[in-house]
Amino acid sequence: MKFIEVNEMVKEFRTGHSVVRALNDVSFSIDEGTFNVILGPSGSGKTTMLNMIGGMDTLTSGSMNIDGRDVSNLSDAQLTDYRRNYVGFVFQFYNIIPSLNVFENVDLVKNLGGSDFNTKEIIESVGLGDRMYNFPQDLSGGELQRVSIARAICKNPKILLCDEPTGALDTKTGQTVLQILSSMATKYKKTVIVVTHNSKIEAMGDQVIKIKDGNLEDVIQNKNPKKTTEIEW
Ligand SMILES: Nc1ncnc2c1ncn2[C@@H]1O[C@H](COP(=O)(O)OP(=O)(O)OP(=O)(O)O)[C@@H](O)[C@H]1O
Repeated sequence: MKFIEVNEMVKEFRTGHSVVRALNDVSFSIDEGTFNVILGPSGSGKTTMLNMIGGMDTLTSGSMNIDGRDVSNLSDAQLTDYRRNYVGFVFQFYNIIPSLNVFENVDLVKNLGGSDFNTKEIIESVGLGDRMYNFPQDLSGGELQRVSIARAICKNPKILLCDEPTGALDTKTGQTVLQILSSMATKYKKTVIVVTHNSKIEAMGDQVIKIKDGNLEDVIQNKNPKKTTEIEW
């Protein structure tokens, strides 16, 4: 059994009399501890898919198994538990608390999640050892995104979901952030899923899931995923 199994996932949004089918019979699976890229143009259904895997929204039909458990029909309370125990989120905008320094921002989430990770070690692992006690206002966009990765990892989730994590960053800073995200799969055995419309990132994925107009277009396995430094940006 695969770590994540999505079977014939359908998601429809109803607004008034109209129905938008954002995902149409999508099926794929994901191995634990791998770096996955969900690739597709704007409006193709990437965020909808990420929200489903992250337990932030529910399927219209189909099923989803995660770590051997059917999570497609959970109650609100069970979904909250699932999100708390399984999922870390990294968004395009960082949602860092401005009145807390880097250490405090990460440590707060670590304590809420009750993990026994070492906060300092995690901050060092994203390359911010020398910014530990700086406040968000003193940090660049790339550094803030690294704080948000440290914060997501600190609660020790099994799955790290990243929605356009480099969308607000310049190319070089984006590369650093992507390399750190990919190291989270190799170093901490997290299952990392990055949603993007940037096809350059495709080469980095152990697996690439391509969607278009809500349909699964292709699933590609990369035997030799590239490092950011090996990709021409
Ligand atoms: N809450 C909602 N109500 C109605 N329609 C929605 C809702 N959320 C998403 N959609 C529609 O579902 C489709 C897929 O949206 P989604 O945000 O998943 O795409 P995306 O690939 O992430 O796009 P982008 O890259 O622009 O963020 C779009 O047509 C969108 O308008």
